[in-house]
This record gives sequence, C-alpha cells and structure tokens, in this order.
Amino acid sequence: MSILSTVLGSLLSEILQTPSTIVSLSVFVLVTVILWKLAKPLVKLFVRTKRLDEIVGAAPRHWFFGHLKKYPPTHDGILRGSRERPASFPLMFNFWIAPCFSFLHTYHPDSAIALLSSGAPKNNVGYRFVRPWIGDGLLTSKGKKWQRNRHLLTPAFHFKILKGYVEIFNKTSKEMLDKWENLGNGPIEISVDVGLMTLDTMLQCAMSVETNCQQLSENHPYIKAVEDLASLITLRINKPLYLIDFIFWNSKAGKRFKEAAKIVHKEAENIIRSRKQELKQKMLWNNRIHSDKQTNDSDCSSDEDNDGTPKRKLFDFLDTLIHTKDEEGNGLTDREIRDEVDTFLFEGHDTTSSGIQWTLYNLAKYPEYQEKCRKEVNEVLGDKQSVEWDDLAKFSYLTMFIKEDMRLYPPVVTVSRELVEPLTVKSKLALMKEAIIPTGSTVSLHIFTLHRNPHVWENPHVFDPERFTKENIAKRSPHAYLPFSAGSRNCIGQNFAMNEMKITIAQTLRRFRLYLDNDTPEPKMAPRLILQSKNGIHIKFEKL
Ligand code: HEM
Repeated sequence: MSILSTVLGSLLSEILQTPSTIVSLSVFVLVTVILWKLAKPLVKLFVRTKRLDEIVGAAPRHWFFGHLKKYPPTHDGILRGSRERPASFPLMFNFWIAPCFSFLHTYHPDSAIALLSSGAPKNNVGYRFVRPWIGDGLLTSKGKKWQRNRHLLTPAFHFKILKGYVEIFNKTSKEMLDKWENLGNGPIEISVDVGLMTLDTMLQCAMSVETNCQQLSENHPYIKAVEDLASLITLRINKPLYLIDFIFWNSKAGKRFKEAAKIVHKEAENIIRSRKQELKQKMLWNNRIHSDKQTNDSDCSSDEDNDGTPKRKLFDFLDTLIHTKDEEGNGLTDREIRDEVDTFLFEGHDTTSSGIQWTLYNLAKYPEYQEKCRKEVNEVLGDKQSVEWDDLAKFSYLTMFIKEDMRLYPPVVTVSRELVEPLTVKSKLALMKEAIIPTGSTVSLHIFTLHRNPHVWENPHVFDPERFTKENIAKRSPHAYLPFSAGSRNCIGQNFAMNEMKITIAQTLRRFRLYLDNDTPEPKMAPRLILQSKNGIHIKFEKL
C-alpha cells in the first residue's frame, strides 16, 4: 500500500506542483480510509461468524467453499448433513458459506421454539428470487403490513370456506388418475402431472379459473408462464452467477422471467377487475330486487347471473380477499390482492405437489403400509366415488402415513430468520445448556435435519407411520415435527394442503396398486426452495 501511495503521490505532486511527501502522505491516509471502509463490514462479518463457531463449538471448516463442499444441496449432501451434524452438534451447526459468512442451522425442538417465537423477521436470501413474482404478499411481507394482512386473510382458511373445495380436490385428482389409467403398464414419471394437478386445483380455488391445464398445459400462456417462473427460480438458485441481480436480469433467463411475470400479473389483474365488476353488478341487481316489491321469487333462484353468465357456487379465495375489511373498514388494494393470489399460487402448488409425490413414492416403497391405508380408505368410503368433508377426519391411518412422509421428505426444507436482537436458546441437553446468538446473525430452522435428529427421533431414518399415534405424539415436544413451521408465521394453508393430499391419495388408492421394481429408478432428492427429485419420481400403477 505504501508503494502505491508513493507512486500515486509522486504523480499527483507533479501535477499539483506540491512537495511529494505531503501528497504521498495524504494519498496514504485516503487509501487507508477507503480500504478500512470496505474491509470493516467484512471484518465484522468474520468476527461474528467466528463468534458463532465459539457458541456452537468449533466445526471443521473448509475455508474457500465453506461447508458447501462437504454438504452440498444434493441428495447425498443433505443426507450426510442430517446424519453427521446432529451427531456432533445436537442443537445447531454453524454452516460456513464463505470465509466471512455463515448461516446458523438449528434442528432441535429447543432451538426451534426459541427461533419461531422470537418474532425475528424473515431473511431475504431465498425469497429475494420470488419477490418479483409474488411481490409483498403474506409470505414475504414484514411488520405491520404482514400483521394486518394475516388478520385479514385468516377467514379465507376457515373450515366453512375449505369445505367448498372438497369437490374441486375430487375432480382434479380424478382427472389426473384418468390420464394415468390410459398410459398402460410402464413406469410413470409423476412429478409433472402432480404439479399440473395442484396448479389446476389452486387456480380453481383461488380464482375459480378453469383452464383445463391438466390436458393442455403447453398451449395455455398463463399456465406456461407460472411453470416458467417456478422453474426459473430453481435455475437461479442452482447457478451461482445468477445469484447476482445484474447478471440474472440481463441474461436470457432473467428476460424470460420478466416476460412470464408480466403475463401472470396481467392475467391476475384482469380476473380481479372483472370479479369486482361482477360483484358490483350483483349488488346493484340485489338492491333492485329488494326495492322492487313486484319481483317474484323465481327471478332470484335463476341459474344465471343478470349478465347471463352461470352463477358461481363457490366462494373462492378471491371473493374473500375482495370482501375482507379491517376494523377501520379498509380492505386490500388491487395490488395487495394480486400479491396474495400470486402468493397462494406459488406457495400452495409446488409444496402440495411435493408432498403428494413423495407420499405416492413411499406408498409404492412400503406395500404393507399401502395395504393398511387402502383398507381404511375402502372402509370409510364404502361405495362412494368421491370423498366428502366428513370422511376427512376418519382417515386416521392415512393421515399418520402422510405425516411420516412429510417427516422424512418435508416439502419445505428450511426456513430462515434475520436476528434483530440477541436470541437466547435454552436447552436441557448436557452439551449445551444456554446459548446467546448475536444480533445480525442469519438463523435457519433446518426442518429436514430436525425431522431426522437422533436426539429427537429413535431410528430416525426408518419409515414408520406409528410414530404419529396419539400416544407417541404426546411423548415428544410439539416442536419436534414442523413441516408447516410454527408460531405466528406458520403455514396459513396447512389444512387446505392436508385436505388436498388426503383426497388425492385416497382416490389413487381406490383405483391403483402402486409398486416399484427394477424399471423404476430411485429418486434423488434435490433440496431447493421446495424438496423435489432431481431425476423425477417413477412409479408403476396396476389397475384394481
Ligand atoms: C404440503 C404443503 C405445504 C407445506 C409443507 C407448507 C409449508 C409452509 C412453511 C414451512 C411455511 C413457513 C415459511 C417461512 O417461515 O418462511 C409456510 C408459509 C406459508 N404458506 Fe404454506 N405450505 C404448504 C401449503 C400451502 C398452501 C396450500 C397454501 C395456500 C393455499 C400455503 C400458503 C402459505 C402462506 C401464505 C405462508 C406464509 C404465512 C405467513 O408468513 O404468515 N401453504 N408454508
């Protein structure tokens, strides 16, 4: 640095006609200040990262690539991590990403309670990529805005509303199964079809939009755009250069993302506008009917609206979003409604699809449990073709099976928070009684590792639905099993998702025996934002 200052100093002294020592000294001070300004945040990060090491007990580091080299986001990496990390560090592990940066991964009920009840805001790393699509909806918003909107959206998930969706779940799953019935005896790669089915379901439940997307996905611009957005987010997460905004937005993929987001936003805006129009007309019409004493009853029970369109029987998410009002009588703006609809589409379709895919795979893998589930489904449904609302609570073994599936294959692998104040974690474990995590740390709840932590689960890698009998649940901490997270920011759509999963699985078990053989490759987990399979999920179906 002193050589640089001397060279720059003598050059400047020539130009400024000032003694070179004074100029060199000034340049030296200036360069030092600039370098310190640049280095200070890195030094601060480094010190905090080292501090976290001390808190959890030093972990073996791999300097240049951090722990990513040892525990990459792949099938083998995530399995190795879930076995090795809790073995040495039962509560949490300081996961070095680079020399100056780490995530604190927690995976024990004691640290989960502390983190999820702390009120720490979400960290931006993962959701940064979905924000240009879903905006500032419930999943990504913070503070007062989130609080108000969570309160406004809760009625959309009331059981009276969810009841109305049972018919849709039956219909969309039957459509998928009809498709499979026509595919013959070979193994079927199910991930695309299940993804289209859950998207079809979400579109109908969120906005009563019927796209026929399970048959015609490639030809439908809106469906194509939603699929593009989901796959481009995955691409972005997997390509380190695309993590840099400037590079991504100027790449072909970034331009495709912008294009797809434009289509999706425009379509949602059109639907919201016409729904508001429809509701306004309906109000005018109703007012006219009430004020007109001569109107007879048959006018009101017509199967068509006053504009000639068929009456919608379903009160969908969009209706709730449009009608909801806070204490001051203020509702959501059009932009807020659009963000929430997009949030439901994003958060509600890939997650449920992942849950259904891995459940079907595990049914095929464990024929004895499959038979037990089928027996129960047949007993509950008898001769009925469709599952009804009251049947859902009677599927007790099937529910245990789905829960065990989401223990070993949680659709959302991890959730993370940014500490705005120190976090105290207290534990009964001998190895770590208390830890105080400093402000500014990024702390994640690694759901995948929590669900396989040997300090919490006996034989954690063994698939066993009996873990979810009432007696066995009572023996564990309520924070041992968190596929839908917990606390105030838990999943608002968990009952919706469980209902859809139960109905799809019950319908499948009624029609097919599922099995694996030498032609069905073992799926390789790909832990991205959502747990997927890198090579798809292949299952054989035998018609019953
Ligand atoms: C098996 C399916 C699902 C799983 C495993 C799942 C899991 C989760 C998890 C772990 C979170 C917490 C995220 C975080 O803290 O960053 C979450 C939040 C959320 N989920 Fe789900 N989800 C599922 C289905 C759904 C469905 C069907 C919907 C909507 C219809 C939905 C809507 C949401 C929303 C809006 C949030 C944000 C809630 C808030 O922050 O207030 N999810 N979900």
